[in-house]
Amino acid sequence: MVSSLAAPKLTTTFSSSTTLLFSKNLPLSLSNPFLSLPLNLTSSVTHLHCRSLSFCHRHRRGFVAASAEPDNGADSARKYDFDLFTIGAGSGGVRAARFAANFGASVAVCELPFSTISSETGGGVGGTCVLRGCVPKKLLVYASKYSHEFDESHGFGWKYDSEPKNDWSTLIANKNAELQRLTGIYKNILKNAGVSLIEGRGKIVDPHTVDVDGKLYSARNILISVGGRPFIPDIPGSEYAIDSDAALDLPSKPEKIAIIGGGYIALEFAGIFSGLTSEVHVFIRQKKVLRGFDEEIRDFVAEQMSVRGIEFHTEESPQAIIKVADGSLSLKTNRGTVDGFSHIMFATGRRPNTKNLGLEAMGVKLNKNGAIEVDEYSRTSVPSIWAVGDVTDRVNLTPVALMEGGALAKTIFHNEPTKPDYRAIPSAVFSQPPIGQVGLSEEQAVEQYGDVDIFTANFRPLKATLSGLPDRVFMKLVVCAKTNKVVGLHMCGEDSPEIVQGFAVAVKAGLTKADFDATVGIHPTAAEEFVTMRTPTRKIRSSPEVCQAHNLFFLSSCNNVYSLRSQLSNVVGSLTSFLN
Ligand SMILES: NC(=O)C1=CN([C@@H]2O[C@H](COP(=O)(O)OP(=O)(O)OC[C@H]3O[C@@H](n4cnc5c(N)ncnc54)[C@H](OP(=O)(O)O)[C@@H]3O)[C@@H](O)[C@H]2O)C=CC1
Ligand SMILES: N[C@@H](CCC(=O)N[C@@H](CSSC[C@H](NC(=O)CC[C@H](N)C(=O)O)C(=O)NCC(=O)O)C(=O)NCC(=O)O)C(=O)O
Repeated sequence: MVSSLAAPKLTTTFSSSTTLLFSKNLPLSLSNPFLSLPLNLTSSVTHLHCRSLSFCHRHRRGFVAASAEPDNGADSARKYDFDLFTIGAGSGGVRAARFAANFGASVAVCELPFSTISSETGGGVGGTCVLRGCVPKKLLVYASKYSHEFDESHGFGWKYDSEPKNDWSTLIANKNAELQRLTGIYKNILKNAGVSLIEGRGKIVDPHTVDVDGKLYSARNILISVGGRPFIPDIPGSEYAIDSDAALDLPSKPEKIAIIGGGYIALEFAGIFSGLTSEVHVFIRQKKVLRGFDEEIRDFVAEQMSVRGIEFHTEESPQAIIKVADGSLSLKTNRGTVDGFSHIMFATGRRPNTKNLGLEAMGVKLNKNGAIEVDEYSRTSVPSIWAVGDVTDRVNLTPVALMEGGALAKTIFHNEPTKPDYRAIPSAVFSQPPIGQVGLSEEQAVEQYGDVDIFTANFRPLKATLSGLPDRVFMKLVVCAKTNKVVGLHMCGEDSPEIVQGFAVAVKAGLTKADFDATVGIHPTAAEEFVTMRTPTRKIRSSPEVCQAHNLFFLSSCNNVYSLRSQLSNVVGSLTSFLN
């Protein structure tokens, strides 16, 4: 099915004498490996002369089309429908499409009709983040945080005549109305950028042609930005389980839920359902949650979530789900069976959505997980085909997909080959309490730099003094001993994603611990701890010289010293924090 916004059949020729004039007078740039003309200059000239949108569009297409051809297999004599055809209108696709259009390219995006659950036939403009991920998840996090706030409020003198209750159907209806509003906004963002939106399922049929439900569109460049889908391991009874798409749109709130997995999604949904007063059990196959995160953060968040009533089942792998006659579900693991669940949710990762796109036939290389292999500029093994976002399984975060999409538009249509920069990407887990982090974990820093100073604060926040709740906050700076640069910053506690976003600028800029120390704190905040950590909790030294310089015990390797000292300093640190 092709929507009323189906792509217009446009011709692609050099159109304006003004553009030609300027183009002729400008030196050819050979710096762009992908293009032959200095599009940035010609584009800006074109914008100066745009008087109406339709004129702009006609005007833009000529030179972009003519210059994007050289090494992507496009035929310079051929007229293509679009300079860029994007399959998938999620974060990466929308960003690349609208930025490309702003640079003067003629662009189309195809996307499936709106659905809260992703499938072969349902998707929606906005993609995972807006419709089935970050946004609805955060709305549910907001909803679920109230119960903790009600608990806190008693110590501040609040009294309620009756226990506050959450009405799940109101919450879900309001959330869905917001998703409808946002998908509408995203359609308008595309429309206002001059991007043609085509509703339907795109499939690549040759390196320059996309088939959308039987209608063919030619393009100089094709972008795949179709994201990923939740992955559920194939165990007996898995058909009774739900994934995160379904968990965001349940007809009723779970009474007792098992969440399998210990990653971002598992912890965020554990917090959501626990806050909304469901009984929550999290099953992780390892000893700890959040593989890859800083070890102390892993321990701290699990401890705090347990204090709030979530039960963690560690080193338990799911083996089968059994539906019982009373309608409840039992989860069988390697350690036994837990009964009585109303819902069992898998949060066991997501897989790139690369099936039925025609990729194998086209020779687009996929890795062993089914992700599209791309070079540093997001180009696939087929020169005219590009890919950004979760479908490439690089760093699966919306802001990273946005960065990749923006970089791609610059690379192809702005004469500015741009590699996404993956250094010091901050991220958050919206668990309760939430985590914010940027840069290296302590373990990664020790591996990379050897000699590292660790500063930590583990304290009872001011709010907890009156609320009386056992909430604590943990904060950590990882400092390279040689350069004094802060190479890692971690926090678990209220507002940590908001706080860490600001500090991420400092870490990305390579600021030193001395710069942090020279910054005046904002009092009283939790954030001020990051600029008032005066004494290292421990100094980790891997080289004997540095060890001696720091007047430690004489040993040929400092690792033993490290472990002894770190254990001692952990004890001292905890005692100090406790006394504070
Ligand atoms: N706030 C944010 O920025 C958010 C980001 N995301 C992104 O979405 C992606 C998907 O998130 P998520 O689903 O949490 O994936 P993650 O990869 O973060 O976590 C998956 C979890 O499932 C476990 N697991 C995997 N397979 C099995 C299995 N067969 N049996 C039992 N356990 C299993 C993993 O264990 P093990 O560690 O042993 O492999 C791990 O604990 C992530 O890449 C993340 O970047 C998602 C939500 C929020
Ligand atoms: N920081 C805000 C975030 C809210 C927000 O960004 N809302 C988005 C929707 S969801 S977020 C969806 C995501 N947008 C973003 O990530 C915003 C990116 C940042 N502002 C930037 O420009 O880089 C995305 O897919 N972007 C594609 C693109 O920008 O090309 C929006 O468009 N709101 C409009 C409105 O409500 O009226 C908050 O928490 O309140």
